[in-house]
Amino acid sequence: MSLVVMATGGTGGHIYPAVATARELMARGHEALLLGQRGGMEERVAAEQGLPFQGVDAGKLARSGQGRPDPRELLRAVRGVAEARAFLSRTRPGAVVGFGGFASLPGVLAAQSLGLPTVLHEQNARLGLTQRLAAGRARAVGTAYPKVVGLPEGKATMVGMPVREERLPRAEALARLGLRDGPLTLLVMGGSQGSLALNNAVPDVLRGIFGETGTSPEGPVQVLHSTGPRWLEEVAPRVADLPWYHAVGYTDAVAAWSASDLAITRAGTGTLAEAAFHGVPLVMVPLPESAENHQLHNALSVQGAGRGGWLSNQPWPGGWGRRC
Ligand SMILES: CC(=O)N[C@H]1[C@@H](OP(=O)(O)OP(=O)(O)OC[C@H]2O[C@@H](n3ccc(=O)[nH]c3=O)[C@H](O)[C@@H]2O)O[C@H](CO)[C@@H](O)[C@@H]1O
Repeated sequence: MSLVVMATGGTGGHIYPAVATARELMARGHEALLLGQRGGMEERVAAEQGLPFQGVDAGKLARSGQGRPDPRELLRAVRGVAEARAFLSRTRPGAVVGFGGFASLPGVLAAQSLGLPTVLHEQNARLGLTQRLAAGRARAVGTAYPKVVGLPEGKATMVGMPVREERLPRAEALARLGLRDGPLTLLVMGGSQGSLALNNAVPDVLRGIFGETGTSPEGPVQVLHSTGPRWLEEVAPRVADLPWYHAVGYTDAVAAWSASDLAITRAGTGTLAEAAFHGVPLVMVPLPESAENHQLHNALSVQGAGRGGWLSNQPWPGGWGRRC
């Protein structure tokens, strides 16, 4: 039994695969903890999921082509590496797994500077900046996609996307979300931060299609729209007169996927993998500002995979999709 540290943070796309991996390692008799930004989303998620957490400072490095890094952010990153080094020298884990994003950098760089084994997991079809900085000294890089742009040949192993492998019976999921059993259920989810574009467009479009009563030719419809915590106050009043339209700031994703028949989403890999695990068909709207347009690459990789999709934690045979 050894301790394995998951260096992660920033957004759900980097945090939830770390949670799923930590769970799997614990089930196999190892100790696991999440290491990320103190006060970041990862600290809240670790508490919710009952996982140990170590917080450090972390700073955002500017992406290439977007100007020089902010010196205050650089300083925070450097302080984060020093804090992570102190923690890792004390605990001497067997390995540190980096899930990408600026908050994973301190843990991974500190581990590499101490000579501890590091492994990376890249969730997107393009190698992220943090991963690029650490890939050279990592023992291995696991990828979610068969092909990852920016990764040297021979360095990567496709391992799939770790997802929380939990499903609820539909009736229980609907009850947990305060939704009715019966109507066709449509999920609108713009990723862990919400999506301004979906928030702006979708409520009016769906009002136009389903009217005041939420009726389609196939029968009644209901919508669960996760707006992102910042945007709920803006979206909620616009749908307050529609009894079939439920806007929330953040939702229990396991329940939401278990309850839904169709979803309108961005194209972060977490979202795509969870939809496949739950067999929910998607209308994908990739985030155009995603670093190097990686969400378009993600979406192109899965389009046409068919309802059912792939299973997590497994290489995806023949590219994408295992129909079920
Ligand atoms: C702005 C940004 O940096 N976005 C990136 C981030 O997106 P983001 O974190 O939004 O990406 P994902 O779609 O990969 O994951 C979202 C996660 O949040 C969860 N969730 C979301 C809403 C909700 O109400 N409840 C909930 O639990 C989902 O179930 C999922 O597990 O990581 C992705 C994967 O690296 C990248 O492709 C995105 O470009």
